[in-house]
Amino acid sequence: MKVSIFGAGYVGLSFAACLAEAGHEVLCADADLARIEGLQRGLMPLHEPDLEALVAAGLAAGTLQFTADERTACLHGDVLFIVVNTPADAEGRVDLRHVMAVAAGIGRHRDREAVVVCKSTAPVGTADQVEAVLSGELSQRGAQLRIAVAANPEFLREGSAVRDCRRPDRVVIGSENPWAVDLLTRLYEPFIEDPTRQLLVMDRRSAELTKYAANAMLATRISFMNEMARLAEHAGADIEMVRRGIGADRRIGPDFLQAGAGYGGSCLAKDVRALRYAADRDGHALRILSAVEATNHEQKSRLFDLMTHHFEGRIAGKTIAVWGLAFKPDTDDMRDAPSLVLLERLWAAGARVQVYDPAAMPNARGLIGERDDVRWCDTAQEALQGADVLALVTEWAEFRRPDFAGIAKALRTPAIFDGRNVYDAAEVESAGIAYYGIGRGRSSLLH
Ligand SMILES: NC(=O)c1ccc[n+]([C@@H]2O[C@H](COP(=O)([O-])OP(=O)(O)OC[C@H]3O[C@@H](n4cnc5c(N)ncnc54)[C@H](O)[C@@H]3O)[C@@H](O)[C@H]2O)c1
Ligand SMILES: O=c1ccn([C@@H]2O[C@H](COP(=O)(O)OP(=O)(O)O[C@H]3O[C@H](CO)[C@@H](O)[C@H](O)[C@H]3O)[C@@H](O)[C@H]2O)c(=O)[nH]1
Repeated sequence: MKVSIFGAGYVGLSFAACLAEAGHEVLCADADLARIEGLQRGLMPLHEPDLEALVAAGLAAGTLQFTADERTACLHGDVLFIVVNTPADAEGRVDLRHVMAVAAGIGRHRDREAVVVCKSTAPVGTADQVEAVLSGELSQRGAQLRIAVAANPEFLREGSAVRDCRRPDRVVIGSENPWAVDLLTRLYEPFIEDPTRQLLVMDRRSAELTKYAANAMLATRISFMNEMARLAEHAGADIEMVRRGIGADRRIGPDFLQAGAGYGGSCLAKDVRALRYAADRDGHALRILSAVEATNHEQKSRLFDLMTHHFEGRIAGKTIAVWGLAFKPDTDDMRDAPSLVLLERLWAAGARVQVYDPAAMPNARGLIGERDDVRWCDTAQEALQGADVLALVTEWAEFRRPDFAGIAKALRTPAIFDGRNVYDAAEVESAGIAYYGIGRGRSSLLH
């Protein structure tokens, strides 16, 4: 099938490469010319496991091509996917300018029938708006084309985007148009093992709301566990035991129950905010989501609060080694990363930081800029040298089994602040290092 994809970001690029691998003829467009020129030469604009090889294979096979030319992209595909960014402002208003710009472009350039699919995360009613913009452009130039607009939200996670694309838990097709449903069903066929379980066809509005409801549920689970972690700390219980205890119940399930330094990334916070805003505006206050947000806001300061306690308030002049800056492992994405809150709070308190991340250093450096109170380190080991204590913010595989004896030697006053509960407190302490986790009673603030 011929497919056009607008947006070569974390989602668009991963999706394009996977469709090309499955044998579709994919043209991926982006408004960022430098990004497209790089991609045409095989240069990756982002870090995503397995993606570079997949893009290279698609380019070599000729099944994956890139363009910055809107018209060419509008004419290429039988199906056209809108996968551009949909940021939300501080209150939760979603900016649909990029989505509508693509819709208008298709309306201006398209010369034959098409299925247009909104894959960007966008509020309920966006597919209706896309349809209105498209029809407006078509009627302005007197064109009469059969165009169907579908909503097809994406559920992949950064860090496992390729895996998630190849084997999605489910594909949600929001359309009541049999032509669009049939075309999308065929397009996704290579990724679907069990259509009755994985393929969900529904109306557009339900599909749009499904995306927000999914992210809101995931965020709620995390904030719930972070609240439980606080309780565990005061009660002398260990949240890791509680997590296993409840996760074993099939009705609850083991995933997304990890207490930690708070959720970050480009989606959870943005989508919770957008859903809460839309519901408030319609007079259906989603009180639970306000609590989810407030808890996450506080959680991002949790490591700093533990350090304040450890240093009895005297953080000024201390040097903190920070392992992990990206919002989660296996990505270079710094959007809404909890590390940023920790760094800001440490700097405001007069501390210095020595930071290391396996992939996010360039993005973090670009975001933060050069300053006297940060040292950008080339290795995890270098970040430790001469630091007072260590904070683990992102649980990259390379941080999971460190040499604790080496850490004890490198740190001036050995202590680990484990923002992702990856270490065994007893093992850390037996190396002569003080241990602070999230919600782990043994090392609680009160004990
Ligand atoms: N990142 C994720 O894990 C994820 C997962 C599921 C859904 N989503 C949703 O998917 C959408 C894309 O997210 P992302 O993380 O890939 O964003 P991104 O910022 O990484 O990429 C978006 C790309 O779209 C391009 N773009 C903007 N306007 C354009 C236009 N008019 N024509 C062509 N290209 C244009 C930008 O230059 C950018 O390269 C968002 O709505 C997001 O909420 C993201
Ligand atoms: O038990 C958990 C799981 C995750 N996190 C944190 O939550 C954030 C988000 O993680 P994750 O959801 O794995 O990454 P994303 O790539 O942001 O993916 C989410 O957002 C995407 C964009 O909408 C959706 O497509 C995905 O389904 C949804 O998981 C990260 O900071 C994680 O550290 C926790 O604190 N505890």
